[in-house]
Amino acid sequence: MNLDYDYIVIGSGFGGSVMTCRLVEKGYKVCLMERGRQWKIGQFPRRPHDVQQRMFWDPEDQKYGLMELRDTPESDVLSLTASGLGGGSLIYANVLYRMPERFFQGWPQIYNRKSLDPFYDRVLHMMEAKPYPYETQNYYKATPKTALLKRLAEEMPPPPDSVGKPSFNLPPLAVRFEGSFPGHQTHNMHGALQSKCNKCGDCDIGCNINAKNSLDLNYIFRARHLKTAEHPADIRTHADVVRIEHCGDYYKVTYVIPEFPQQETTFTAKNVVLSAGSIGSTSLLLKMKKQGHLPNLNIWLGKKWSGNGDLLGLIFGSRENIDATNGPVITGAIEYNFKDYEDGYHHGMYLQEAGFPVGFAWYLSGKIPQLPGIRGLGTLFAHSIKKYIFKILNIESRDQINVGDEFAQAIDRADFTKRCFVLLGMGRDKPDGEIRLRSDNQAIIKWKMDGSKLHFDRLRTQMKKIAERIGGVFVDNPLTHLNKVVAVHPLGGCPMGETPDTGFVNPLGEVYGYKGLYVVDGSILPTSTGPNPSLTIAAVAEYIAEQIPAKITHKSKETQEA
Ligand SMILES: Cc1cc2nc3c(=O)[nH]c(=O)nc-3n(C[C@H](O)[C@H](O)[C@H](O)COP(=O)(O)OP(=O)(O)OC[C@H]3O[C@@H](n4cnc5c(N)ncnc54)[C@H](O)[C@@H]3O)c2cc1C
Repeated sequence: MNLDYDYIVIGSGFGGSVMTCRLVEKGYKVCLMERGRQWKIGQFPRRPHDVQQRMFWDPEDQKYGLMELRDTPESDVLSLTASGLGGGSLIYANVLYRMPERFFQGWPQIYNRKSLDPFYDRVLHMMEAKPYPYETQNYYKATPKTALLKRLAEEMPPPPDSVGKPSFNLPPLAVRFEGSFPGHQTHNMHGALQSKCNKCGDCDIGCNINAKNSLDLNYIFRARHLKTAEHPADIRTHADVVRIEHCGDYYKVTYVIPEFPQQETTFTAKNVVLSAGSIGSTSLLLKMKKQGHLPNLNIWLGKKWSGNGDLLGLIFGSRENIDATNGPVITGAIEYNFKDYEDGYHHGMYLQEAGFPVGFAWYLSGKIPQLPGIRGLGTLFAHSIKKYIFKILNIESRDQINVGDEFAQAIDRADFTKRCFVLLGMGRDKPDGEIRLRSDNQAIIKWKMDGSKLHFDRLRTQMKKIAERIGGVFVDNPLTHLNKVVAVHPLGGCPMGETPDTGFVNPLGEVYGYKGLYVVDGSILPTSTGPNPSLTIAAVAEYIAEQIPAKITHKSKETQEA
């Protein structure tokens, strides 16, 4: 039978992009199906009406934007994930962090720091990631939040149960810092046009100047434009996969265009790589099992879910000038090593300073006006009335003509955002959550704080101490006290295991019981990573792709013969 493709890859995040690129290089005919759209330079929504219409992904309400915020009463997790060509790389904070050796506890034997290091290097090279040039370029030196985090790491005493002194570091960021002035455009090593980062803080809402080295500008760009490839990747955006059917020795994959969910398109392939992210891949497979298309998926499906210990902490009213809108969203990290959980599960945690877009600061200033701003507006208004009265009474006034200062007074001084320190905490929580399907096929996540309480207590304690140190008020996410976490790093659901008794996919991502069906994304990670997970997801994908033999194509045969 003539099949349409050798491989169909579903989803274009860290797993899917790497797999697409490497499979194309190996000579395979690959189709990448991504439910979201491609976002080109300048297309990310910024104006209020545009944000309302195009920022969020919620097809039931005719929204096809780049951020999917999922929450249901039954779920213990509110998740934020991406939609669009490049997946999470479109809205993530660019931090590419290696997993420390000891956190590979519970992983299949082939994975450890030594075996993954060459693949970490490969991803960092492809994504041209470099530490924030805070120490080397004057333009970036002026980033108060980075300076503050560094100072805190140096000055604060270590927590009582920490092992060694916490260390500050500048992790590799997938951001373009090359060029001679902010916004300077140059081509990256793959040929895509990018700009030098201008510190606007918009990383998490899509970078409108292509300063983020998102996957569409490296791995996907290469898969599309590789001149030596027999088949460049066939990239289909607006392709929301709704069905995967097993037909003996091949698979049928069906997608719909989200705007027209009744119109289905089906393609066939020998192999399928599911890379729709922890929640996306797991929920699609749960549906396929329920609908009988893939009936033999094993009992590990949905299991070992973790949110990578995410905790967002806010510190208001600090005496420091933090200026969180200045710089890429994250630039630095404090790494803490702690005594392990009582059962021997390794613990470690990370605190990173976070920024937010300038537009959001204006929004917050307007929503939470402060006294000086209100007074300034009142003065401006009173002056205008006075001038109008003088005018109609024809009285000569001695008021000044230049009202720039009065106007500036009317702008809220916005200490609220200038002195607000956003801390992102993460680390080793326990992978004891589970993704399930509600009766209407919506994914929900069941998760309990109990097992990971030690981690969250340590994070919260450290955030409070930082708040005290900088004279601010710490505001916790109140939902965590109701056993609800906000996860931007969902992991697990299709965990790797050495055998079908211990995992859902084998160590190379192949689903137990279904030859040729792979899952390669954050869902196969069997534990939390500790630091930000994207680099590990991509490195595991590189490792898996490396084990797939190259296809003997006409071109490669000719080359061999020649
Ligand atoms: C605000 C924010 C900041 C973050 N910052 C960092 C950071 O600094 N460093 C870090 O390491 N991680 C960060 N993350 C997490 C990171 O984005 C994820 O861990 C990573 O993207 C997961 O990769 P993945 O390949 O598993 O899936 P994803 O990147 O989520 O990709 C899945 C893709 O599949 C598509 N898809 C889903 N369902 C279907 C379907 N049915 N059909 C077709 N396509 C489908 C989605 O649209 C998406 O494009 C951040 C996340 C957020 C939200």
